[in-house]
Amino acid sequence: MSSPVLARPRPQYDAADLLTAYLPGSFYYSSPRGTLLADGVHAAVPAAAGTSRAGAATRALADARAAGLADPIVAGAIGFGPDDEASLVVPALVRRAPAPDETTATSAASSASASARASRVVTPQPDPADYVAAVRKALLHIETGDIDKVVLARALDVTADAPVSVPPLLARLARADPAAHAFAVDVTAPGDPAARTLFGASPELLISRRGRTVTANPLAGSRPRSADDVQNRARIDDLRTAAKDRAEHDIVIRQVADVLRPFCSDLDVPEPEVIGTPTMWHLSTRITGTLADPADPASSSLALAEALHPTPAVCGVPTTTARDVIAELEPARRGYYAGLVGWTDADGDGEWVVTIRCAEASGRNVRVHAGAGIVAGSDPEAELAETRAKFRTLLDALGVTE
Ligand SMILES: C=C(O[C@H]1C=CC=C(C(=O)O)[C@@H]1O)C(=O)O
Repeated sequence: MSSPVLARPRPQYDAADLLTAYLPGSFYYSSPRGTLLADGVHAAVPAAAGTSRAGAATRALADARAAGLADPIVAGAIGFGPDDEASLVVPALVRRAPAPDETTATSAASSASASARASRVVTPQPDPADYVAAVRKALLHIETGDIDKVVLARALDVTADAPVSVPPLLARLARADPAAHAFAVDVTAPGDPAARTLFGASPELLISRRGRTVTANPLAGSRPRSADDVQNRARIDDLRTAAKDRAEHDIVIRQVADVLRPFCSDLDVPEPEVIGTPTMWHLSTRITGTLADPADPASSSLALAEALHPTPAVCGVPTTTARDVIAELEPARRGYYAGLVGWTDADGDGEWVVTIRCAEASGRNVRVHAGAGIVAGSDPEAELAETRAKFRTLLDALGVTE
Protein backbone atom coordinates (compact mmCIF):
# COMPACT_ATOMS: atom_id res chain seq x y z
CA MET A 1 0.00 0.00 0.00
CA SER A 2 1.51 3.38 -0.94
CA SER A 3 1.42 6.28 1.50
CA PRO A 4 -0.74 9.34 0.84
CA VAL A 5 0.86 11.93 -1.42
CA LEU A 6 -0.10 14.74 0.92
CA ALA A 7 0.75 14.36 4.61
CA ARG A 8 -0.23 17.65 6.17
CA PRO A 9 -2.31 18.36 9.27
CA ARG A 10 -6.07 18.12 8.73
CA PRO A 11 -7.73 21.53 8.57
CA GLN A 12 -10.24 21.95 11.42
CA TYR A 13 -13.56 23.61 10.71
CA ASP A 14 -16.25 25.01 12.93
CA ALA A 15 -19.20 22.65 13.54
CA ALA A 16 -21.72 25.43 12.79
CA ASP A 17 -20.01 26.19 9.46
CA LEU A 18 -20.25 22.56 8.38
CA LEU A 19 -23.93 22.36 9.33
CA THR A 20 -24.60 25.59 7.42
CA ALA A 21 -22.56 24.35 4.44
CA TYR A 22 -24.59 21.14 4.13
CA LEU A 23 -26.46 20.88 0.83
CA PRO A 24 -28.46 17.91 -0.51
CA GLY A 25 -25.99 15.62 -2.25
CA SER A 26 -23.45 16.04 0.57
CA PHE A 27 -23.01 13.56 3.44
CA TYR A 28 -23.46 15.17 6.87
CA TYR A 29 -22.90 13.34 10.13
CA SER A 30 -22.48 14.77 13.61
CA SER A 31 -22.25 13.06 16.98
CA PRO A 32 -20.56 13.64 20.33
CA ARG A 33 -17.42 12.32 18.60
CA GLY A 34 -17.32 15.13 16.00
CA THR A 35 -18.84 16.57 12.84
CA LEU A 36 -18.17 15.46 9.31
CA LEU A 37 -19.23 16.96 5.99
CA ALA A 38 -18.27 15.04 2.86
CA ASP A 39 -18.76 16.20 -0.72
CA GLY A 40 -18.33 14.77 -4.19
CA VAL A 41 -17.69 11.18 -5.16
CA HIS A 42 -14.14 9.95 -5.58
CA ALA A 43 -15.50 6.40 -6.02
CA ALA A 44 -18.80 4.63 -5.54
CA VAL A 45 -18.49 1.53 -3.33
CA PRO A 46 -20.12 -1.53 -4.88
CA ALA A 47 -22.83 -2.49 -2.42
CA ALA A 48 -24.96 -5.15 -4.10
CA ALA A 49 -27.48 -6.91 -1.87
CA GLY A 50 -26.09 -9.98 -0.13
CA THR A 51 -22.43 -8.94 -0.47
CA SER A 52 -20.09 -7.81 2.32
CA ARG A 53 -20.19 -4.03 2.26
CA ALA A 54 -17.27 -3.97 4.71
CA GLY A 55 -15.12 -5.97 2.27
CA ALA A 56 -16.04 -3.62 -0.58
CA ALA A 57 -15.26 -0.61 1.65
CA THR A 58 -11.83 -1.99 2.59
CA ARG A 59 -10.96 -2.46 -1.10
CA ALA A 60 -12.29 0.99 -2.07
CA LEU A 61 -10.27 2.63 0.72
CA ALA A 62 -7.07 0.86 -0.35
CA ASP A 63 -7.67 1.98 -3.96
CA ALA A 64 -8.35 5.55 -2.82
CA ARG A 65 -5.11 5.65 -0.82
CA ALA A 66 -3.20 4.20 -3.78
CA ALA A 67 -4.72 6.94 -5.95
CA GLY A 68 -3.27 9.53 -3.56
CA LEU A 69 -6.41 10.52 -1.63
CA ALA A 70 -5.29 11.60 1.84
CA ASP A 71 -7.36 10.21 4.74
CA PRO A 72 -10.11 8.61 2.63
CA ILE A 73 -13.33 7.44 4.26
CA VAL A 74 -16.32 5.42 3.13
CA ALA A 75 -19.57 7.14 4.12
CA GLY A 76 -23.22 6.39 3.55
CA ALA A 77 -26.19 4.28 4.51
CA ILE A 78 -27.21 0.62 4.36
CA GLY A 79 -30.85 -0.48 4.34
CA PHE A 80 -32.60 -2.74 6.84
CA GLY A 81 -32.93 -6.01 4.95
CA PRO A 82 -30.45 -8.06 2.95
CA ASP A 83 -32.34 -7.05 -0.21
CA ASP A 84 -32.69 -3.39 0.68
CA GLU A 85 -30.52 -0.73 -0.91
CA ALA A 86 -27.18 0.63 0.22
CA SER A 87 -25.51 3.87 -0.76
CA LEU A 88 -21.79 4.03 0.06
CA VAL A 89 -19.14 6.26 -1.47
CA VAL A 90 -15.55 7.38 -1.00
CA PRO A 91 -16.18 11.15 -0.96
CA ALA A 92 -13.83 13.44 -2.86
CA LEU A 93 -13.60 16.00 -0.04
CA VAL A 94 -14.06 15.48 3.71
CA ARG A 95 -14.26 18.34 6.20
CA ARG A 96 -14.19 17.65 9.94
CA ALA A 97 -15.13 19.75 12.97
CA PRO A 98 -15.57 19.18 16.70
CA ALA A 99 -18.89 17.90 18.04
CA PRO A 100 -21.80 20.31 17.77
CA ASP A 101 -23.00 22.15 20.87
CA GLU A 102 -26.01 24.35 21.65
CA THR A 103 -24.55 27.34 19.81
CA THR A 104 -23.65 25.31 16.69
CA ALA A 105 -27.15 24.31 15.87
CA THR A 106 -28.69 27.61 16.91
CA SER A 107 -26.59 29.65 14.53
CA ALA A 108 -27.09 27.19 11.67
CA ALA A 109 -30.83 26.92 12.30
CA SER A 110 -31.30 30.67 12.39
CA SER A 111 -29.97 30.89 8.84
CA ALA A 112 -32.38 28.17 7.70
CA SER A 113 -35.53 29.06 5.80
CA ALA A 114 -38.98 28.83 7.37
CA SER A 115 -40.26 26.15 4.97
CA ALA A 116 -41.61 24.12 7.90
CA ARG A 117 -44.56 26.50 8.05
CA ALA A 118 -45.85 25.27 4.68
CA SER A 119 -48.96 23.06 4.64
CA ARG A 120 -48.51 19.31 4.97
CA VAL A 121 -50.91 16.37 4.48
CA VAL A 122 -50.10 13.34 6.65
CA THR A 123 -51.15 9.81 5.61
CA PRO A 124 -50.41 6.91 7.97
CA GLN A 125 -49.10 3.64 6.50
CA PRO A 126 -50.87 1.53 7.71
CA ASP A 127 -53.84 3.03 9.54
CA PRO A 128 -53.27 3.13 13.32
CA ALA A 129 -55.99 0.48 13.81
CA ASP A 130 -54.19 -1.87 11.42
CA TYR A 131 -50.92 -1.29 13.29
CA VAL A 132 -52.64 -2.27 16.55
CA ALA A 133 -53.99 -5.40 14.82
CA ALA A 134 -50.47 -6.22 13.60
CA VAL A 135 -49.12 -5.90 17.16
CA ARG A 136 -51.82 -8.36 18.31
CA LYS A 137 -50.70 -10.82 15.62
CA ALA A 138 -47.08 -10.35 16.71
CA LEU A 139 -48.13 -11.20 20.27
CA LEU A 140 -49.64 -14.46 18.97
CA HIS A 141 -46.27 -15.31 17.38
CA ILE A 142 -44.68 -14.66 20.78
CA GLU A 143 -47.30 -16.75 22.61
CA THR A 144 -46.79 -19.73 20.28
CA GLY A 145 -43.03 -19.49 20.83
CA ASP A 146 -42.02 -18.55 17.24
CA ILE A 147 -40.21 -15.47 18.54
CA ASP A 148 -39.28 -13.77 21.83
CA LYS A 149 -39.36 -10.24 20.44
CA VAL A 150 -40.14 -8.36 17.24
CA VAL A 151 -39.97 -4.65 16.42
CA LEU A 152 -42.99 -3.52 14.42
CA ALA A 153 -42.81 -0.23 12.57
CA ARG A 154 -45.22 2.04 10.77
CA ALA A 155 -44.76 5.04 8.52
CA LEU A 156 -46.27 8.46 7.95
CA ASP A 157 -46.28 9.88 4.44
CA VAL A 158 -46.07 13.65 4.66
CA THR A 159 -46.89 15.55 1.47
CA ALA A 160 -46.03 19.23 1.33
CA ASP A 161 -47.34 21.85 -1.09
CA ALA A 162 -43.80 22.61 -2.27
CA PRO A 163 -40.52 20.68 -2.51
CA VAL A 164 -39.15 19.93 0.93
CA SER A 165 -35.77 21.48 1.72
CA VAL A 166 -33.64 19.20 3.91
CA PRO A 167 -30.96 21.66 5.19
CA PRO A 168 -33.32 23.61 7.48
CA LEU A 169 -34.80 20.33 8.75
CA LEU A 170 -31.33 18.98 9.52
CA ALA A 171 -30.47 22.21 11.35
CA ARG A 172 -33.67 21.97 13.40
CA LEU A 173 -32.94 18.35 14.33
CA ALA A 174 -29.41 19.31 15.41
CA ARG A 175 -30.74 22.26 17.39
CA ALA A 176 -33.38 20.13 19.13
CA ASP A 177 -30.75 17.62 20.29
CA PRO A 178 -27.06 18.52 19.87
CA ALA A 179 -26.15 15.18 21.51
CA ALA A 180 -27.96 13.15 18.84
CA HIS A 181 -26.29 11.53 15.86
CA ALA A 182 -27.64 13.86 13.17
CA PHE A 183 -27.26 12.79 9.58
CA ALA A 184 -28.21 13.51 5.99
CA VAL A 185 -27.25 11.15 3.18
CA ASP A 186 -27.97 11.28 -0.54
CA VAL A 187 -29.57 7.90 -1.31
CA THR A 188 -30.67 8.61 -4.89
CA ALA A 189 -30.46 5.44 -6.98
CA PRO A 190 -30.22 5.18 -10.78
CA GLY A 191 -33.71 5.53 -12.28
CA ASP A 192 -35.19 7.47 -9.33
CA PRO A 193 -37.48 10.20 -10.69
CA ALA A 194 -36.14 12.72 -8.14
CA ALA A 195 -33.25 13.01 -5.69
CA ARG A 196 -33.77 11.23 -2.36
CA THR A 197 -32.25 12.27 0.96
CA LEU A 198 -32.25 10.19 4.11
CA PHE A 199 -31.98 12.37 7.21
CA GLY A 200 -32.59 12.15 10.92
CA ALA A 201 -31.31 12.37 14.48
CA SER A 202 -30.66 8.88 15.84
CA PRO A 203 -30.16 8.40 19.57
CA GLU A 204 -28.80 4.85 19.03
CA LEU A 205 -25.09 4.19 18.50
CA LEU A 206 -24.60 0.85 16.73
CA ILE A 207 -20.79 0.92 16.96
CA SER A 208 -18.04 3.47 17.33
CA ARG A 209 -14.43 2.34 16.90
CA ARG A 210 -11.36 4.41 17.76
CA GLY A 211 -8.14 2.38 17.65
CA ARG A 212 -8.63 -0.63 19.91
CA THR A 213 -11.69 0.78 21.69
CA VAL A 214 -15.22 -0.01 20.59
CA THR A 215 -18.45 1.39 22.01
CA ALA A 216 -22.01 0.29 21.32
CA ASN A 217 -25.03 1.93 22.92
CA PRO A 218 -28.15 -0.16 22.36
CA LEU A 219 -31.51 1.28 23.40
CA ALA A 220 -34.77 -0.58 24.00
CA GLY A 221 -37.64 0.08 26.38
CA SER A 222 -39.25 3.51 26.07
CA ARG A 223 -41.61 6.09 27.50
CA PRO A 224 -42.71 9.31 25.80
CA ARG A 225 -41.26 12.50 27.31
CA SER A 226 -43.86 14.79 28.84
CA ALA A 227 -43.86 18.58 29.13
CA ASP A 228 -44.40 18.10 32.87
CA ASP A 229 -41.41 17.34 35.16
CA VAL A 230 -43.41 15.42 37.74
CA GLN A 231 -44.82 13.16 35.04
CA ASN A 232 -41.35 12.71 33.59
CA ARG A 233 -39.97 11.58 36.95
CA ALA A 234 -42.82 9.05 37.26
CA ARG A 235 -42.20 7.78 33.72
CA ILE A 236 -38.47 7.40 34.31
CA ASP A 237 -39.11 5.44 37.54
CA ASP A 238 -41.67 3.29 35.76
CA LEU A 239 -39.26 2.58 32.89
CA ARG A 240 -36.47 1.66 35.34
CA THR A 241 -38.61 -0.88 37.16
CA ALA A 242 -41.01 -2.31 34.54
CA ALA A 243 -40.30 -6.01 33.98
CA LYS A 244 -41.58 -5.91 30.39
CA ASP A 245 -39.21 -3.09 29.38
CA ARG A 246 -36.27 -4.70 31.19
CA ALA A 247 -36.94 -7.96 29.31
CA GLU A 248 -37.19 -6.06 26.01
CA HIS A 249 -33.90 -4.31 26.77
CA ASP A 250 -32.03 -7.40 28.00
CA ILE A 251 -32.79 -9.25 24.76
CA VAL A 252 -30.94 -6.52 22.84
CA ILE A 253 -28.01 -6.26 25.23
CA ARG A 254 -27.45 -10.02 25.28
CA GLN A 255 -27.27 -10.20 21.47
CA VAL A 256 -25.03 -7.13 21.07
CA ALA A 257 -22.63 -8.39 23.75
CA ASP A 258 -22.60 -11.91 22.24
CA VAL A 259 -21.69 -10.51 18.80
CA LEU A 260 -18.91 -8.24 20.11
CA ARG A 261 -17.34 -10.66 22.63
CA PRO A 262 -15.40 -12.81 20.10
CA PHE A 263 -13.73 -9.65 18.70
CA CYS A 264 -12.72 -8.26 22.09
CA SER A 265 -10.10 -9.05 24.70
CA ASP A 266 -12.42 -7.47 27.27
CA LEU A 267 -15.98 -6.24 27.18
CA ASP A 268 -17.77 -4.14 29.79
CA VAL A 269 -21.56 -4.43 29.94
CA PRO A 270 -22.84 -2.15 32.73
CA GLU A 271 -26.35 -1.99 34.17
CA PRO A 272 -28.82 -0.04 32.00
CA GLU A 273 -29.65 3.58 32.74
CA VAL A 274 -32.40 5.87 31.46
CA ILE A 275 -31.43 8.46 28.84
CA GLY A 276 -33.60 11.21 27.39
CA THR A 277 -34.10 12.66 23.92
CA PRO A 278 -36.30 15.73 23.33
CA THR A 279 -39.25 13.38 22.76
CA MET A 280 -38.50 10.08 24.53
CA TRP A 281 -36.98 8.26 27.52
CA HIS A 282 -35.08 5.06 26.78
CA LEU A 283 -33.37 2.27 28.66
CA SER A 284 -29.75 2.49 27.50
CA THR A 285 -26.63 0.37 28.03
CA ARG A 286 -23.26 1.78 27.00
CA ILE A 287 -21.12 -1.27 26.18
CA THR A 288 -17.36 -0.75 25.75
CA GLY A 289 -14.73 -3.22 24.62
CA THR A 290 -11.07 -3.55 23.68
CA LEU A 291 -10.45 -5.17 20.30
CA ALA A 292 -8.19 -8.22 20.39
CA ASP A 293 -6.88 -7.61 16.86
CA PRO A 294 -7.68 -4.14 15.51
CA ALA A 295 -5.69 -4.84 12.32
CA ASP A 296 -8.08 -7.68 11.40
CA PRO A 297 -10.43 -6.38 8.65
CA ALA A 298 -13.23 -8.26 10.45
CA SER A 299 -12.79 -5.72 13.28
CA SER A 300 -13.26 -2.60 11.15
CA SER A 301 -16.10 -0.37 12.27
CA LEU A 302 -18.19 -1.31 9.23
CA ALA A 303 -17.46 -5.04 9.58
CA LEU A 304 -18.52 -4.89 13.24
CA ALA A 305 -21.61 -2.86 12.28
CA GLU A 306 -22.54 -5.51 9.69
CA ALA A 307 -21.98 -8.27 12.27
CA LEU A 308 -24.26 -6.49 14.75
CA HIS A 309 -27.00 -5.57 12.30
CA PRO A 310 -29.91 -6.03 12.72
CA THR A 311 -29.92 -5.87 16.50
CA PRO A 312 -33.15 -6.78 18.31
CA ALA A 313 -33.64 -3.01 18.85
CA VAL A 314 -34.97 -2.91 15.27
CA CYS A 315 -35.62 -6.55 14.31
CA GLY A 316 -36.13 -9.22 16.96
CA VAL A 317 -35.14 -12.64 18.30
CA PRO A 318 -34.52 -15.04 16.72
CA THR A 319 -33.40 -12.69 13.95
CA THR A 320 -34.51 -14.67 10.88
CA THR A 321 -37.99 -15.51 12.18
CA ALA A 322 -38.45 -11.95 13.46
CA ARG A 323 -37.53 -10.70 9.99
CA ASP A 324 -40.17 -13.00 8.49
CA VAL A 325 -42.76 -11.71 10.97
CA ILE A 326 -41.86 -8.13 10.00
CA ALA A 327 -42.28 -9.02 6.31
CA GLU A 328 -45.66 -10.60 7.14
CA LEU A 329 -47.01 -7.79 9.32
CA GLU A 330 -45.52 -4.55 7.95
CA PRO A 331 -47.22 -3.51 4.69
CA ALA A 332 -44.35 -1.35 3.40
CA ARG A 333 -40.70 -2.25 2.89
CA ARG A 334 -38.44 -0.50 5.36
CA GLY A 335 -35.78 0.53 2.87
CA TYR A 336 -33.20 2.58 4.78
CA TYR A 337 -35.24 2.82 7.98
CA ALA A 338 -33.78 0.57 10.72
CA GLY A 339 -30.57 0.12 8.74
CA LEU A 340 -27.28 1.86 9.49
CA VAL A 341 -25.66 5.14 8.60
CA GLY A 342 -22.13 6.36 9.24
CA TRP A 343 -18.53 6.25 8.07
CA THR A 344 -15.36 4.17 8.27
CA ASP A 345 -11.74 5.06 7.49
CA ALA A 346 -8.83 3.06 6.08
CA ASP A 347 -7.62 2.08 9.58
CA GLY A 348 -11.06 0.64 10.38
CA ASP A 349 -12.01 3.48 12.73
CA GLY A 350 -15.45 4.98 12.29
CA GLU A 351 -18.96 5.27 13.64
CA TRP A 352 -22.30 3.78 12.61
CA VAL A 353 -25.72 4.52 14.08
CA VAL A 354 -29.02 2.72 13.82
CA THR A 355 -31.17 4.56 11.25
CA ILE A 356 -34.10 5.49 13.48
CA ARG A 357 -35.83 8.85 14.16
CA CYS A 358 -35.32 9.43 10.46
CA ALA A 359 -37.14 10.19 7.26
CA GLU A 360 -36.58 10.07 3.53
CA ALA A 361 -37.35 13.21 1.51
CA SER A 362 -37.92 13.34 -2.21
CA GLY A 363 -39.53 16.33 -3.90
CA ARG A 364 -42.69 17.23 -1.98
CA ASN A 365 -42.80 13.90 -0.12
CA VAL A 366 -41.30 12.83 3.17
CA ARG A 367 -41.71 9.33 4.63
CA VAL A 368 -41.13 9.08 8.37
CA HIS A 369 -40.81 5.72 10.15
CA ALA A 370 -41.07 4.66 13.79
CA GLY A 371 -41.21 1.25 15.43
CA ALA A 372 -41.71 -0.30 18.84
CA GLY A 373 -40.37 -3.49 20.39
CA ILE A 374 -43.05 -6.10 21.07
CA VAL A 375 -42.46 -8.72 23.78
CA ALA A 376 -44.75 -10.80 26.00
CA GLY A 377 -46.83 -8.33 28.01
CA SER A 378 -46.81 -5.56 25.39
CA ASP A 379 -50.02 -3.53 25.20
CA PRO A 380 -50.91 -2.88 21.53
CA GLU A 381 -52.42 0.58 22.22
CA ALA A 382 -49.35 1.58 24.27
CA GLU A 383 -47.06 0.47 21.40
CA LEU A 384 -49.10 2.63 19.01
CA ALA A 385 -48.70 5.57 21.41
CA GLU A 386 -44.97 4.88 21.59
CA THR A 387 -44.60 5.08 17.79
CA ARG A 388 -46.66 8.29 17.85
CA ALA A 389 -44.25 9.79 20.37
CA LYS A 390 -41.21 8.64 18.37
CA PHE A 391 -42.57 10.33 15.23
CA ARG A 392 -42.43 13.67 17.07
CA THR A 393 -38.66 13.98 16.54
CA LEU A 394 -39.18 14.36 12.80
CA LEU A 395 -42.67 15.88 12.86
CA ASP A 396 -41.51 18.69 15.16
CA ALA A 397 -38.70 19.47 12.70
CA LEU A 398 -41.23 19.41 9.85
CA GLY A 399 -43.60 21.67 11.79
CA VAL A 400 -46.37 19.06 11.59
CA THR A 401 -48.93 18.63 14.36
CA GLU A 402 -50.42 15.16 13.85
C1 LIG B 1 -37.27 1.15 16.49
C2 LIG B 1 -37.18 2.34 17.07
O1 LIG B 1 -36.64 2.52 18.31
C3 LIG B 1 -35.85 1.52 18.93
C4 LIG B 1 -34.86 2.23 19.75
C5 LIG B 1 -35.13 2.61 21.04
C6 LIG B 1 -36.23 2.07 21.70
C7 LIG B 1 -37.03 1.14 21.10
C8 LIG B 1 -38.19 0.57 21.82
O2 LIG B 1 -38.36 0.83 23.02
O3 LIG B 1 -38.99 -0.14 21.19
C9 LIG B 1 -36.72 0.60 19.76
O4 LIG B 1 -36.10 -0.63 19.95
C10 LIG B 1 -37.62 3.58 16.41
O5 LIG B 1 -37.42 4.66 16.96
O6 LIG B 1 -38.17 3.47 15.29
